[in-house]
Amino acid sequence: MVELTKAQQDVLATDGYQLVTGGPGSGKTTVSILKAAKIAREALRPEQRILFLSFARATVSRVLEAMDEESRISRDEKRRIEVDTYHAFFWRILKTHGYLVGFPRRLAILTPPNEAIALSAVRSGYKANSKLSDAEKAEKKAREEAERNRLAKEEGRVCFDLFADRVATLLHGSAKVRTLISTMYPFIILDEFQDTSADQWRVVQALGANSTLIALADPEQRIFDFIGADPERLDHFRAAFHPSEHDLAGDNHRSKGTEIALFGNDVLSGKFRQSNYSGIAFQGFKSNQNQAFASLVGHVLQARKRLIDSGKPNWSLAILVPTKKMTRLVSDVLREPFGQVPAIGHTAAVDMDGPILAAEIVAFLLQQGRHAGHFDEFLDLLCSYYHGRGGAAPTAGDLTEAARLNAALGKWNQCLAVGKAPPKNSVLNATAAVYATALDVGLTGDPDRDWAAIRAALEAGGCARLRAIAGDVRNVRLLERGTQLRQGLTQDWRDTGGYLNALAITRQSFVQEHFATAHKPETGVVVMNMHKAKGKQFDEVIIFEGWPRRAKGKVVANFDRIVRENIAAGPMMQARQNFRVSVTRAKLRTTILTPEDDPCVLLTASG
Ligand SMILES: Nc1ncnc2c1ncn2[C@@H]1O[C@H](COP(=O)(O)OP(=O)(O)OP(=O)(O)O)[C@@H](O)[C@H]1O
Repeated sequence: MVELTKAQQDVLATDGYQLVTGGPGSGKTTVSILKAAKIAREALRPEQRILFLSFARATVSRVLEAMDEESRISRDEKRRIEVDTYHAFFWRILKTHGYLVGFPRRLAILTPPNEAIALSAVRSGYKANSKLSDAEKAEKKAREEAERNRLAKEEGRVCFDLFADRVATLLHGSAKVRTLISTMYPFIILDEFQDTSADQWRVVQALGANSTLIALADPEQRIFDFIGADPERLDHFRAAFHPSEHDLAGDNHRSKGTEIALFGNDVLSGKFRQSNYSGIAFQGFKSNQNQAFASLVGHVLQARKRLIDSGKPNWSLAILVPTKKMTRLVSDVLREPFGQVPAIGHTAAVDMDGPILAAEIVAFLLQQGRHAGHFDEFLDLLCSYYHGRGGAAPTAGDLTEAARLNAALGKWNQCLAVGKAPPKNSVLNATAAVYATALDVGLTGDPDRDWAAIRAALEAGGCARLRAIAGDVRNVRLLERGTQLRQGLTQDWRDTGGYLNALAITRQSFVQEHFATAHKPETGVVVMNMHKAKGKQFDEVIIFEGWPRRAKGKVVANFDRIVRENIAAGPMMQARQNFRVSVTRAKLRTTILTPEDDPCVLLTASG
């Protein structure tokens, strides 16, 4: 049990609107849950709750875990603290009151991959974003917006992008709903307040009319500028609610006994006061694939050994990298390191759009339907995979591939319609052969085995597209982790003697998964994009970035760097903040791996 600092005690002792600020690991989360428990004890009526809102599910898990570990909070108090994401909270409001902003009564969530599919028709009419003029970009954005609105209003399919704006409009327009929510939640805690977007801020303004708000913020940890977080946001809060202010700034409890937090602050200012910082290790690596990854694997093995030897249960080691592509590359390397090094067990936080759509294909094959048009439905899913796997930025290659498959299917069906064999040179021949094999796989009623059997059929077949899909689906952990999909499939087998509803069950479980917050924070070795590390903590962190490619002594490409192309430009505040967030996730040690011939400019350039 931690002993609270004076500033933390002040937070507990003060009533009314509050703004609690402090650096990484200064104890904002810790004090806020104690505050919530105190409110539950002293200020709530029996039916009322405290709402704790956060941006990411990962943070929600961490808050829940912190509450579990805090012996000062009773069971009853815990029950009365609702920890949720903005998304999930907004969705609850829209489902009940969405008709007030013109939505139909029955609403469904349009998940990101399905949103990407729905918008691909609009997007396929444009070149890549980098090649568009400003006017074209604006036009594309407006058309996407119009389509999102149409899908919501006419079809009741609502994508996440609309949530905050519609909830804000709804709350500002309805005093009744505002009162309803504030009666239920007279106190609301807002985590990571510095990242609040303009639409979310409008929601907060409406909620704050009748509920007491407690905002937790670290102005220097603002990493969501690209979605419209505003540096002035804390001032907006001050002006609107005149909160009492509590600054936990100087304290650093996460990495006590190290100089990790000090180093984090120096990253921010660009002025390094020391040549060594305890808890921070630097290592340069040679700028080529083999040596770069060999260096990474070496450090991962050493760190893992240190943690295992320490005897700490549930240790965690995060490898943080600048891009999605690098997340995949590192994960591949750990799965199959070189030479005699055995695979390094890990989880990788990869983008889920592709894997989810790949899982839909496996689920569809599990249905083993044989009706007319079944192959067409299969190809429809395959095209959806290409339309959706790139998320908001589908590649031209993927869109072309989908169009090619569609055209080939047209020809294929024309032949069949007149009793002819499909064209011998059709791009669909290999696909159709593997499809037929998958339909003949003997199923057992054990969802794990059957899922794996279909995946194996795709992996072993002669169709490169389906092989890639089988690879992608490996990133989906639903069957291992959640019971939802497994239970659904088991029930389906019982009810129908097959998996006749596998596709619907799989889709449903992904929606549920999106809102599930019960997961434990990651343990073991995890690989993720630096952005995703926000709000988390690990025992050790390794930061690893890309390296320059040279031709005739000149740098010709410099991908996957912490700073774009590793070129110093201006004060680089956003990059510094991101880097500081990553560096300060560690409790014990952060190791920074950077190319020795072109080290990260944030470590060398002064701001
Ligand atoms: N007064 C304290 N004394 C000792 N340890 C503390 C104290 N307050 C918090 N801690 C511990 O320090 C660690 C970091 O605290 P916490 O997660 O509350 O910080 P935070 O400000 O929310 O961090 P971040 O903004 O980086 O996510 C936790 O492991 C917590 O248990």
